[in-house]
Amino acid sequence: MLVYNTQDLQQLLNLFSENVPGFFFQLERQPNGCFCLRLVSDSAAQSLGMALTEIRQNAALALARVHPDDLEDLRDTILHSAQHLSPWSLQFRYQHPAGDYRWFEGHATPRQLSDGSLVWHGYVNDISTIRLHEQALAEYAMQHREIVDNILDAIITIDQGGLIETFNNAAIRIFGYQPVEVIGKNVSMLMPEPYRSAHDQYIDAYQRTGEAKIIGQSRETKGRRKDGRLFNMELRISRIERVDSYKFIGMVRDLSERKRTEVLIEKLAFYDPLTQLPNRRLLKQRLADILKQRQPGEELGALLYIDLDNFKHLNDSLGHSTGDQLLRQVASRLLQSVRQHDTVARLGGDEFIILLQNLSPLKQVALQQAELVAEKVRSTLNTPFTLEQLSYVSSPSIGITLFSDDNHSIDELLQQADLAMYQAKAAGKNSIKQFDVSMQVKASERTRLESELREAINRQQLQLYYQGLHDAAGQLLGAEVLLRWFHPELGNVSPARFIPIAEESGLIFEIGSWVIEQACQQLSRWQAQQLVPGLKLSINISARQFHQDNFLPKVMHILDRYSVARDRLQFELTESILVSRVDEVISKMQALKQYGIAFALDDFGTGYSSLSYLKRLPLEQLKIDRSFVADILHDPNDAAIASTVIALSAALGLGVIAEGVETAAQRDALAALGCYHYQGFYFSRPVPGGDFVALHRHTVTH
Ligand SMILES: Nc1nc2c(ncn2[C@@H]2O[C@H](COP(=O)(O)O[C@H]3[C@@H](O)[C@H](n4cnc5c(=O)[nH]c(N)nc54)O[C@@H]3COP(=O)(O)O)[C@@H](O)[C@H]2O)c(=O)[nH]1
Repeated sequence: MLVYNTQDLQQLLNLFSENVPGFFFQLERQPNGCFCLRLVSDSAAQSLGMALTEIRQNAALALARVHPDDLEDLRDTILHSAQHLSPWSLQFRYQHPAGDYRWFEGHATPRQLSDGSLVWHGYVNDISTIRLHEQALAEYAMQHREIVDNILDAIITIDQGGLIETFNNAAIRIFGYQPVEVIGKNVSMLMPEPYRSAHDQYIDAYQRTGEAKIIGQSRETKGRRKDGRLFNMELRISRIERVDSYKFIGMVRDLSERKRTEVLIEKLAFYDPLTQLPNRRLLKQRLADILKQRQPGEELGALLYIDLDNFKHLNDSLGHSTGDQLLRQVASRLLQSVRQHDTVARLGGDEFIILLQNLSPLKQVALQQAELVAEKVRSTLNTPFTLEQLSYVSSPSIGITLFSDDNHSIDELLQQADLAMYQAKAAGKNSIKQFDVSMQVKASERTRLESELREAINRQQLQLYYQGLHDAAGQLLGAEVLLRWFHPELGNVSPARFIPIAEESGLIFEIGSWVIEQACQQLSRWQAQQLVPGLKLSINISARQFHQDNFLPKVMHILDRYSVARDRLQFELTESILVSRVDEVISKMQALKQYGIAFALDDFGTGYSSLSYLKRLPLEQLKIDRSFVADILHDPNDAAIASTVIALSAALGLGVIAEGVETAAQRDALAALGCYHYQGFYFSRPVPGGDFVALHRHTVTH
């Protein structure tokens, strides 16, 4: 047996403590209750940051550095150890003289000596780094818990046998079960058949073969909620290794909302929200599919382009919601007019397309079949609709084009049907027209005219002509301003041809302003030169031009600019202006009349003026259309119409003038009916401004 003296013991202690962290100590409680450190290994100096002599002489110095919150614990622990002669062990903070607190862990075992004193043998270890790691780990675990509890996806851990171990908040929300209802049960309870069996087979196969077909892969499957409802979910399973086993983590994403959104997006992208019919995109897609799949010699198909007549008028007069009602009812009637595999689509506005399939392979027969459907559509749309408890009669213009495998692109086919529909409109509406190539030629011509008309003002191809307005004695009362387009290749293009194009394309705004400006300039020149004093100018104003919002200020601006006496101007409007927004038209006319501008209603009798409107319009004059004058001598109907217009003018206190008077006999017939003002080749032809003065200098009425 080795016997050591204190010095030897100290050396031995130092030898040990060189090889272990921390320091050893021997603490004694003397019978008088005082504590003293009898032995302490040299490494204490470094741990405690104090000189060894200091530590050995006065252990209380080291004790004073223990964190105040831990000091009492330390004392209680040692006292308890002394009382029960049991080992103590405690973690506490110690303020190192460097300033920072370090975590120490102390362990000691007491021994009662024969003199009544107590001796503890133990060691103290600096566990600051371990505490830091523990703290980081705790924080990480807390963070992890937070994520798992708050993540939108369900996280379910299952053991090797497929039994549920954990079930996070999202899993509770998605599946509707509380953890107590599922933990320890097989995860397959969360899946319906046949997905449940498939899942079980996957897991089974994985356990047998280790083939990771489902591990780490996302797949779409179906889940079942507690209330039995099924839903689409995305499932991803990962494997987590344990010491002697493994477990699975299933991540479940509820796809119900995404699926709903996908359906909605699909609806928005491919269907018209108002009528729920396929939109232009889906129609084109279906047409493309049909054309791709069609074999030569197979049945033909057809496109029916349907446009509602006067829909704009309905919208303007009864409002958009009434217009929407009509469109919905039209959609449902169209659907009832076709077979299951045909498509009814809405292109927008009041334009619909019917795509007919499986018609006869024989062109003539296919055409007849398409026409039959078109007739059916016309008839169903002619049947009155009930809108806001009112009966409304509508009519369609329908264009038909056949398609086969051979020829055209989808856009070309739609354009063909569109052209045919336009021809149906031009043919007086409520009609059906088949596409033929001449329509294409006309359309190209129209496109060419439109693009050249755009340049006509700049290229100085437009010119104003003036045609006299006369009394029975041939005296000049005024002149009508008539626009001419002298095209370098096409020659003199009639306004009857280009004005409608200008109206449709919106060019009429620029051209119409140009006409008013040029006419006012001419009138002010004549006024200044006293050439045709007192002459009144009649200017044609198209409906679209008159409806333009800034028409009134624009006119005022031009009149001011050329200082034209306003009572020298008359605007000729056609009956088409009364098709929509009549109240607005009347108030605009009244405003212009206040400024001295007079109004005549042109081409009277050819349109559809309501007599009740006529009474309300601030008019000066009606113009009998030249079509009635042309045959006034031979056609009693024309004579009767002319007579009625003349009588109507008298009854309403309006002037009346007949246009297109080419012979003295026509003039006399009109005079016999009571019309004494005339315009026509019999009196004078339209001529340029310069010639007009020379022609009429001697026939002016002052
Ligand atoms: N919005 C605008 N419309 C305009 C303008 N300039 C003309 N027009 C309209 O174009 C239509 C055709 O006009 P035009 O070819 O000029 O024919 C006019 C006369 O030339 C023709 N006329 C005159 N007398 C006779 C005749 O004895 N016989 C006969 N066959 N034709 C004759 O009549 C036309 C005048 O018509 P109206 O305007 O209805 O009085 C025509 O509708 C013009 O209105 C313009 O600047 N803006």
